[in-house]
Amino acid sequence: MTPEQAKARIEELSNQINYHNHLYYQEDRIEISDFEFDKLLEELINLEKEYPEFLVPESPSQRVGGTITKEFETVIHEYRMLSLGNTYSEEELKAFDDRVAKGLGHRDFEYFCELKFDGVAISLVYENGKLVRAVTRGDGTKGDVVTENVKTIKNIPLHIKGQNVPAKFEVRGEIFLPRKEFEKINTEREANGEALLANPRNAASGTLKMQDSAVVAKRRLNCYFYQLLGEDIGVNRHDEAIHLLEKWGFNVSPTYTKCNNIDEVFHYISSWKEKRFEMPLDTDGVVLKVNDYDQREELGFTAKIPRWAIAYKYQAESAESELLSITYQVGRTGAITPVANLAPVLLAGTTVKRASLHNANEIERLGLFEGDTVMVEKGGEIIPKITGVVLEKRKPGSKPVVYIDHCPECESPLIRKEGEAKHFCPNFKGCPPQILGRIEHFVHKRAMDIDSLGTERIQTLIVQRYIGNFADLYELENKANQLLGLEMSQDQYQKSDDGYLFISLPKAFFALTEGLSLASIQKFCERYTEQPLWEVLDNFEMFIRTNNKKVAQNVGTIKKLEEILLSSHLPQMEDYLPVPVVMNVLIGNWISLEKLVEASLHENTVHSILLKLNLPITREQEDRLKKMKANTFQEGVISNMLEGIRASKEQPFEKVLFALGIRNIGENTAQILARHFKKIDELQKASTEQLLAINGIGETLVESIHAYFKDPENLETIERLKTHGLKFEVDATEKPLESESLKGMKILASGKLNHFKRDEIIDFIEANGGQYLKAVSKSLDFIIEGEDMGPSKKEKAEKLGVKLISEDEFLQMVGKKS
Ligand SMILES: NC(=O)c1ccc[n+]([C@@H]2O[C@H](COP(=O)([O-])OP(=O)(O)OC[C@H]3O[C@@H](n4cnc5c(N)ncnc54)[C@H](O)[C@@H]3O)[C@@H](O)[C@H]2O)c1
Ligand SMILES: [Zn+2]
Repeated sequence: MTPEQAKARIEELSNQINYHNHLYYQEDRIEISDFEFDKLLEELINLEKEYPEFLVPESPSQRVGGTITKEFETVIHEYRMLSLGNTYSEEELKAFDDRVAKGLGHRDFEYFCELKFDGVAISLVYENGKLVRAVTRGDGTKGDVVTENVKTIKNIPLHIKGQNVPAKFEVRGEIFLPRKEFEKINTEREANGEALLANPRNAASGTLKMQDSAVVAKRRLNCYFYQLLGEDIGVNRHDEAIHLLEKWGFNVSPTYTKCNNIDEVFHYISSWKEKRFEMPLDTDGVVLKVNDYDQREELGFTAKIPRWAIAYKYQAESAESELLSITYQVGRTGAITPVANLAPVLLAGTTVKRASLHNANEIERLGLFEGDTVMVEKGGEIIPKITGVVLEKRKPGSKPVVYIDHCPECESPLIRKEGEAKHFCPNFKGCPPQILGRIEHFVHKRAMDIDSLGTERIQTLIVQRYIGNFADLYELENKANQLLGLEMSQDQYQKSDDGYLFISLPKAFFALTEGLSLASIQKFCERYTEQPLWEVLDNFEMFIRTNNKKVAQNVGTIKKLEEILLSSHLPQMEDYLPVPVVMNVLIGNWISLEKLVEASLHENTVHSILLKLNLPITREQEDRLKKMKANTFQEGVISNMLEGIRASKEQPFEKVLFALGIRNIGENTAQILARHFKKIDELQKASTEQLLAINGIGETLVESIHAYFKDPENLETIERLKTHGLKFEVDATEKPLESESLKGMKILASGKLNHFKRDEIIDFIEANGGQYLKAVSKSLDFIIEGEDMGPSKKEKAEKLGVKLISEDEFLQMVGKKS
């Protein structure tokens, strides 16, 4: 490489790294894996070493990757927040160990090893035992003040009690979103039609930067602490500091250990390689730190990293597997997600059978052919992904994967909007998973709160055509008698291509006999799967005889079954029997086989055939037919369900508005709109200008609101819901405004107030028509300046030209003081 080439490559690498840093830290997105990113950085560092004349101070190799954001107050860190050197190789770890030994001139040192938690770094400053400030890493020198958001994290101590707590100290740790919470949020986002969060780290980072602490509180962030800093903390070693943190009530992950040499470190690394997947959060490696503080001082820092610590990162594990097929899942918003079904392989501690393929572009990018051998990798993501195709192993004559063009659930032609990666099923109203999604959203705890309606029950009601829209729920009451005995699953049934209804052998045999358990019959049938039916029937007679229970009666019934089967001329299906034949054996004296066959062509369960025919059968016959059915809706379940549906009519307007599932209207927006317009009719009439004038309402939302009310079917649903007594107006009993003296004003209070506690001032401002903002910004009308308002906030307010008024002036303004 010539110096010119090196210079050009350094520039190119710097640009790329800056771009990915920006995505990662500012936008909480990634386009390449951490491994790929670290490779770019490593290449840059090596080139700069070789050509030091091209090393510039702005190089990303010299700087911590993050920056500060505009929306928050910023402060300068007392101790800089640095990055860590990292490596993926054992040789480099040994080289690090040698450098430490060389730097110290001896090998008399120990390492403290911790897992590397994949979250967001945070610094907490305590004064006189009180948490006074929480700051992000930012650019390493200065960071964003996110105290209010951090205070919502339950296990962060706000006060430290005990003896010998230093007057001032700083604690650092990693804020993370537990994997379970992450999955929960994404499930909800999917149901609401919102974009999914990429991984828990990005989600945690995005959450921390939210303006509304109330939303942050709902996200259940958590934090692990790993560093204590300060002038007089009275410890000389990291392990002592960690024990102090534990004693003071900080959440320290109990995964650390002390190592006497690098071999022990390797042992620690390998012992966590698989075990780490059992942790509640993502981890991506191990951090080893020289334990002794004096030794740390001797070793010092480079521009960006300490010389006394390093991170060893686990490389995402990968394995080969075979692509068996692709399943196309239809999401609750109609989005299609292709999922690869793989031959099972062991990867990162679990057996992997499926991998996400995201969308059609991804399949194209990979160039997938049917039956390909693929590389599967499990990194920070929850679902493994396919990283490439092993071309040498491609089967001769295999064909490229062709993306589907029809919805696998409802057969509608799929659409793909300009600029969107995903295909969608546009059959919003008739596609079963989309109906299910909307009804699940409607009954959700935070919407209509009908918890007696779980997914399985809703699904049953949809499939058996009792509901197709949430307004139908309120008409179930009239159909209560049909619901009794409704079958919850249809797994035991099969339809032949020409529409005949079949039932599985065990269920049929169970209903046809007496004194034999379903479990023993199932065992028998397992032995005879895929045998010719006549052979199975012969053997079943033997089975009855060996069991010696009601032999004459049971054998008689099976003989009768054989007779009717022979004369019926119905098609056959392996391991199944025609439902009308079995029913005919059980209740033949009431109805002809022809009528039963006819009814079964249009129905999907025994329950619905019985409803349709309305036969005068005896109690005993009913009991025998029940043995054919799957689990059924019982009296208790039905009354419970109907009670929940009835009670939901009391939900306030804002919940109803949220439950309607208007695109982009989340819980908070529904609340804002309900409080603003008071009635659905007013919301419906609202013009674009009126809507945009409301804080928090943007153009996308206006579009969805207008589109929603333009659809006559939606209007009809609302009308039906109104007839059933749901609330489409704010209750008169709901708290009315105390006054309108602050109408339209945006206000912030800072520092300590005398007349209000923190939350009281917010309620007070809102009760008088104003709006409380959580951060200093240009859009504020004024700031109420309390005692000890932070100097940096004040400075920012002055810079932006926001007026400051005293608490007394404020009280006068609202007429509470003359
Ligand atoms: N994929 C991308 O596009 C992309 C872009 C930028 C950065 N990244 C990745 O993000 C990382 C960013 O590097 P970085 O400078 O933030 O360094 P880093 O995240 O690799 O290491 C430093 C950080 O580790 C954290 N940490 C976790 N557990 C710790 C423990 N037990 N002790 C001490 N610190 C602990 C701290 O927050 C600290 O700030 C890189 O590893 C890179 O792979 C990826
Ligand atoms: Zn569909």
